[in-house]
Amino acid sequence: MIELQDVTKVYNEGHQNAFAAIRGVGITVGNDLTAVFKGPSGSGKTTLLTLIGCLARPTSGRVTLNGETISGLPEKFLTEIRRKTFGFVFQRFNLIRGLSARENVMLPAYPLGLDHGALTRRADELLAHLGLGSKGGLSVEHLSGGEAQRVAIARALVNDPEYVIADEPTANLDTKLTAQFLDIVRTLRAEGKTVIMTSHDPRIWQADIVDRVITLEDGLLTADEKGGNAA
Ligand SMILES: Nc1ncnc2c1ncn2[C@@H]1O[C@H](COP(=O)(O)OP(=O)(O)OP(=O)(O)O)[C@@H](O)[C@H]1O
Repeated sequence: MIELQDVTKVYNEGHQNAFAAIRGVGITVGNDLTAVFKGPSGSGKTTLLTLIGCLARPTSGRVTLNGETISGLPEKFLTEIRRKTFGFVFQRFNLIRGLSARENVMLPAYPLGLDHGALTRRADELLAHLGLGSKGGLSVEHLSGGEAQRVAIARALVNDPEYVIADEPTANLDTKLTAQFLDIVRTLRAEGKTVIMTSHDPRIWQADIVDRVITLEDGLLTADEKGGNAA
């Protein structure tokens, strides 16, 4: 369970252009659910995801993971927690050009020092699981948008994280690929993972697999509703 207590994130703190992107937010995200943040551009959705996923520290307030306060930990410990607990799918996928799909998937696991053969097998299994069994050796710049996204998902899963965090995962995807993404989310949920994402896409908010739709406006939470068709 991840809990944010009275969390504020100020960019450029102490400078004239200081900006509070998140303002005194309190939220608890339990395990085994799919939660989506929505809201206008600039409302703070990505910032909130980075705070939840320990990619950034709050300016004030507290972040706890399974009851343990993590917001004050030194970077070394935070990196460790991040690597073991979270898998990230970034808005532009952030795949490394010039490397193969397989190598991209393996990257987050390198610091764990696993056996290279076992890691290669794990990457290939994940790619096959996502319908990319034949693409492992292909350089990522030759992949289609939907394929690149699935490589990014495989990469997020390589360390078997409890939480999968995705920023606008279906931006630029057509209806078929969006449905395919939602099928992947369904599988992740069946495997007991928690999926937290941001989305502008009503097809996501209305998906039956989405349990919670949380609205942000100007850095504040303004609604927290049941997702899916119940919304
Ligand atoms: N590194 C930064 N430095 C300064 N301001 C930032 C930084 N990152 C984000 N911001 C500002 O914080 C606000 C919230 O940004 P954020 O990316 O969290 O919004 P968002 O809701 O995810 O937007 P979008 O839907 O367009 O992706 C925006 O006004 C943005 O310009």
